[in-house]
Amino acid sequence: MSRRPEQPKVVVIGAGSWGTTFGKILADGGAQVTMWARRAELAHEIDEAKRNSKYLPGINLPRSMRATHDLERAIDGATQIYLSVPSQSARDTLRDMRPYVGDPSVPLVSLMKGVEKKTNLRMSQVIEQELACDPARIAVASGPNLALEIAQQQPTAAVIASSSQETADAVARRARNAYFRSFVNTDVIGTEFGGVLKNLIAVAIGIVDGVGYGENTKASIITRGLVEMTDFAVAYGAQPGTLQGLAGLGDLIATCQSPLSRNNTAGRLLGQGYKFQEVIAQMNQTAEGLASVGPVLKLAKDAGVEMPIVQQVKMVLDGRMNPREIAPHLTTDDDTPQGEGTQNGQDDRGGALRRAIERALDLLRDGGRGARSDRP
Ligand SMILES: NC(=O)C1=CN([C@@H]2O[C@H](COP(=O)(O)OP(=O)(O)OC[C@H]3O[C@@H](n4cnc5c(N)ncnc54)[C@H](OP(=O)(O)O)[C@@H]3O)[C@@H](O)[C@H]2O)C=CC1
Ligand SMILES: O=C(CO)COP(=O)(O)O
Repeated sequence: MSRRPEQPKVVVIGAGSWGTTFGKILADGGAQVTMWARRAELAHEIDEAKRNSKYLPGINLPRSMRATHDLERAIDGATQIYLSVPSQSARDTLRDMRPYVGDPSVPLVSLMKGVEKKTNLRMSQVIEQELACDPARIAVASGPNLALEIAQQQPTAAVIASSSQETADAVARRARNAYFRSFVNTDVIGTEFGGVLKNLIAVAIGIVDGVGYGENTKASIITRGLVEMTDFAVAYGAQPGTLQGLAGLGDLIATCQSPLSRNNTAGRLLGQGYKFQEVIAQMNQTAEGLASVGPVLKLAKDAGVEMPIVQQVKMVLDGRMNPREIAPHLTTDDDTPQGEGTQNGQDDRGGALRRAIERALDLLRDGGRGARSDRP
């Protein structure tokens, strides 16, 4: 009898709802998957019972899936490394991984959708910094990917972005199966910011739901939210089209519509009148938007981008605004009628594009100091 050829080993660092689901995607696509969990008992449950009862109740994991809480063993021999821990703990995890990720041919893939609070950096930038690796080795995955639905094998698409087409293609070929299809692009900034920013709009939609407003308010906030997302991301170098794709509009729809979304859930609690600390206490999974809102507003201010919806989310989180006042605009806005389009040159104002050009010229005049590029 002929033996099946050895399958390539891949590792997923982080065994929460998304890490475990992504491990299942990869295993169902034919890879030999090892999960790394920080708690030995979770690693043991996945390895032995093929279950992750805290994060994916009711889901049977593939029999081939292995798990360990020994980082060196997990990474040893892996041909691709996926990272799925909360963004605020990514740097520490990467530091622990550093001794084991030397092989430059192994792609490093971020599955995370947050910005680091203390540096305002995107996750691919944190990876590049901590592992001192070639950015061409880094990819990010994003899209409308609510973990539980995918773990139930409901058909879904995602996008894999890397500055290297070759890396994006290699990851997309691996991260696919009958129910999960990966598209590719080379716009890392747009893909990553899409995932970060839609979380903030989903918190706003949760607030609207919690307050009890209806579909007009939600549709207005989603639509204007997409404009804010596009203006922000383009000001930082994204392609506008990326924000119309899976990592932008696609994920915005999924996250704003679904009660499975933790960001949406956190917003709903805020809308119902719970204070920030009470919301944190009630969440037993990661809602990245709560940590990203500060860095995003700081970056928006630096780039001269207006984000009235994100600003209101921050005011509600800080207890400075009654959730009932949430709207697609700031009530303190002046009355000058505003064009509906994005500011990135697709309408007559060209605001963000103009500001980006002005900033680039300023930086050139400044000898490049403080230049904001894709690299940290
Ligand atoms: N869930 C989803 O639907 C999706 C999530 N994402 C993104 O994936 C990333 C991970 O989220 P998700 O899996 O959902 O989160 P979960 O809250 O479900 O799981 C978090 C995981 O990270 C571990 N963890 C928590 N704190 C630390 C730490 N300080 N150091 C190391 N590990 C830690 C947890 O371990 P322990 O159990 O021991 O606490 C757990 O395994 C986020 O950036 C999220 O935005 C992206 C797409 C979809
Ligand atoms: O990113 C997600 C879906 O694409 C998951 O959203 P939440 O983190 O809000 O659950």
